[in-house]
Amino acid sequence: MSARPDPRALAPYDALLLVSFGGPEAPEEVMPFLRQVTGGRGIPDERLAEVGEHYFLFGGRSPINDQCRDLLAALRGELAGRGLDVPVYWGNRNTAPWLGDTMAEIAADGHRRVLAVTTSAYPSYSSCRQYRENLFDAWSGVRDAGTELQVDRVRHYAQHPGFVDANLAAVREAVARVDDEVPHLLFVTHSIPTAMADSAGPPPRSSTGSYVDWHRSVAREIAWQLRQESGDEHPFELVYCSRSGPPSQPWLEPDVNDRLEELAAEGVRSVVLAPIGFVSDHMEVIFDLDTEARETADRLGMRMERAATAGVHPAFVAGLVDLALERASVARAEPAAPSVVEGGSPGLVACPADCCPNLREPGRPTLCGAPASA
Ligand SMILES: CC1=C(CCC(=O)O)c2cc3nc(cc4[nH]c(cc5[nH]c(cc1n2)c(C)c5CCC(=O)O)c(CCC(=O)O)c4C)C(CCC(=O)O)=C3C
Ligand SMILES: [Fe+2]
Repeated sequence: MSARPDPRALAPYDALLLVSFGGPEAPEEVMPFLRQVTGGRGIPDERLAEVGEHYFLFGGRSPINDQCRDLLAALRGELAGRGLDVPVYWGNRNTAPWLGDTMAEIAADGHRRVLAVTTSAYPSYSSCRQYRENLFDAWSGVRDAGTELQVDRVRHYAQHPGFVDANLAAVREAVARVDDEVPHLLFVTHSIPTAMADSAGPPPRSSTGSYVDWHRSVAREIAWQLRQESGDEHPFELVYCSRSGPPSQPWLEPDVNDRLEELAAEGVRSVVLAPIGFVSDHMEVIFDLDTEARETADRLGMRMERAATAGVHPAFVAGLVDLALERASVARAEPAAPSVVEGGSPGLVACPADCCPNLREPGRPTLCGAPASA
């Protein structure tokens, strides 16, 4: 790190754009949000009503937008601390501030090259391409109004040391709260349909696809580093939460609650839940884990600690700025060695056409793709 920061180290980018999922902030926003998220995707009404109840339990307010506000403030602080003078904007896919409005604001403020960072760290249709489709829609709205922006995106960062270190610190703290034994580690992520998992990431794909592979890598790395530090060998595995869709459609398993039942039957008495699939405390974390899985663990008489999400952990925030600097080097065609955990995958700065396909609407245009190759 140089002593005198170069304020233009993020060139050619003149704006950063935090892209997130969005969530309701009041009871009357819950159902419109759910309809927006599931528009035309055949999620049964009972499931929508059920998920609505999760939000109403928390006064109709999802934590996700507040988490984004905190992350924005932390990113601005980190950038300023490094002497990097670049504005940071924020747009959501499913609620205000809408991505299309933010894109228009960026253009109106005179910016032309934008670097997007999503609050989603892994490859898959839901966690990657769908954001790129929404970026395209937002971008094309601005283009139709007369401004051509160029938008790039920071690569998937789950295997970046910043994200891994933040999660490692959280697991370490949760393990320390279980003072009497070596707890079983359950790394948790959002379940997705197996068809989506199988086609996640760029071809050629492993039999499990990039979504599962990446989560396993992160879980393995955290468990390994923990063992290096403490000598304790925690049993660990990947489990899933927040399944939706019709029961006939296979989704990734096991569900965290089902696995807790099995572990209790095997005599496991304490578990740490590490939500590595979520960048911050989303509804999936505060309901599916802190409420539902907590009830399951209590009923089974198991000790359960939930590790914190990356949130605004300094390692994570610094890592996102490092990733932006790295992407800027790539954009300037300068050599940039991608920072990644040992033996890990750095992921792609631009996804090929057949990466994380949209199985429902294959032709839908995206932004931040790689030019078609021979
Ligand atoms: C992989 C993945 C992530 C992680 C990557 C990322 O972060 O983007 C994620 C994040 C999120 N998912 C969220 C909320 C919802 N997801 C739903 C539905 C679905 N998610 C899916 C996948 C994912 N989702 C899928 C395959 C569906 C089925 C329908 C479809 O194919 O679209 C539904 C509909 C109801 C239901 O079916 O549960 C809701 C309300 C929120 C907001 C939480 C908050 O408010 O705090 C966040 C951050
Ligand atoms: Fe979701």
